[in-house]
Formats: sequence, C-alpha cells, structure tokens
Amino acid sequence: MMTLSSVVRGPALLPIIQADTPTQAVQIATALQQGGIGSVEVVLRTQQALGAITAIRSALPELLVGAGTILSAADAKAATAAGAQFLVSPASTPHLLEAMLATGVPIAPGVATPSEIAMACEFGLTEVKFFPAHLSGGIAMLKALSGVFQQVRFCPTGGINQQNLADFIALPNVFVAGGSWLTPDKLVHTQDWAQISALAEQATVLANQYKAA
Ligand SMILES: O=C(O)C(=O)C[C@H](O)[C@H](O)COP(=O)(O)O
Repeated sequence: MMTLSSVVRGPALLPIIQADTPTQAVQIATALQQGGIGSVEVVLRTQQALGAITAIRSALPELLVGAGTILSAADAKAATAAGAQFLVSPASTPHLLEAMLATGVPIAPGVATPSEIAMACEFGLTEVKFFPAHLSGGIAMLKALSGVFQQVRFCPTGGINQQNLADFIALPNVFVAGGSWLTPDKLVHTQDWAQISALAEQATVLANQYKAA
C-alpha cells in the first residue's frame, strides 16, 4: 500500500472542504488550488459530501482528493467508490483500520494516544492523523511521541491555524498539516473565493519553508 505522504501533492497542507453541494465544493477547491494547494480532504459531514468528491475529481484532475470523517467500513467503501484517493479518520478501531486498509488507497487513521499509535503500527501503518491535535497536547505531545515512535509520521489536525502552522510543520515527525482554517464557514457562505485563495497562498509559503513542496 502507498503511504499518504508519497502521494500528497503541492505544499504539506491538507485543507478541509465541508460543502453543502458539489458545485460549492468545486468552488472551494478551485479557490484553494489557485492559492497553491495540491491536496484536499472532503469531510463526510454533509449530505452531498460523496458527490462533492466526485465533482472535484472531475473538475480539477490535478488536485489530490481524499475523504475525511471516515467512521465505518461503509464510509470507507462509499468514499473510495466516489473517487477518494486517500482516507483519513478522526478515530481508530481494529475494525475501522481493517476496512480502511481493504480499500487499497493510502490512509491516515486518527490517533490521540500512544496506545492508538501502537495499534496502528500493529497494522503496518507508519502514518497517522493526530486528532484533535491542539487539545491532545499539540506540539509538546508530538515532540514527546517522537522519542518512542521514531518511525511514525503525523498529520496533525484540529486547532491548526495560520499562527501555529509553522511550529507544527517544522516538526520532523509531521508530514502534512490539516484543518479548516483555510476554508472558514464565513468565507464560504459569502463566496469570498479570493480571500480563501489568499489564505491558501500564505499557508503555502509557510509550509514550503519547512517541508519541500
Ligand atoms: O473528520 C475528520 O476526519 C477531520 O478531519 C476532523 C477535522 O479535521 C477537524 O474537525 C478540523 O479541525 P479544525 O481545523 O480545528 O476545524
């Protein structure tokens, strides 16, 4: 199985797209791409999230499109059938890990404790999502985990913003940083695509300073 880090495109950023319609999802993704983003995560939290994945894949073939909020085997299957090129989850259970692995696409299951990381390692995984990153100990926790889990790389998500992004991305055990700070509800609802592109551009510059694009 390919790792997520080996397929991520563009800067080491994984902005979240939460869209009410496929059309809106394509608008958000287009704004992000114009700001330099190469990979996005569509969260399965809206009725039309699966349609959003399919629509972005077809409208923006250069973008790597994954699915987030994978909580069941059914989610994993539906997301990959819709065209998701990777899967991330907020949590890990043995059943969920088996189901995500069975899809064959790169995955980063959610972990917040050493035991969950150890379980992911037992499944042969070396890349995981650290969620919710800020509330689970943030940068200090990632540093503490680096000593014992030397082979594990993290995608911190939850509480990342333009202010703390550089500190997260600079950590050697962080391969990509995710979150919703580039696509705030307010900008989506006012259709301020230029501002979303501007935020993406600022984050891209920061990310590229610490991780090669
Ligand atoms: O559901 C998933 O798989 C997720 O990816 C969870 C989201 O990434 C976080 O809820 C984003 O957190 P904020 O950036 O603080 O808004």
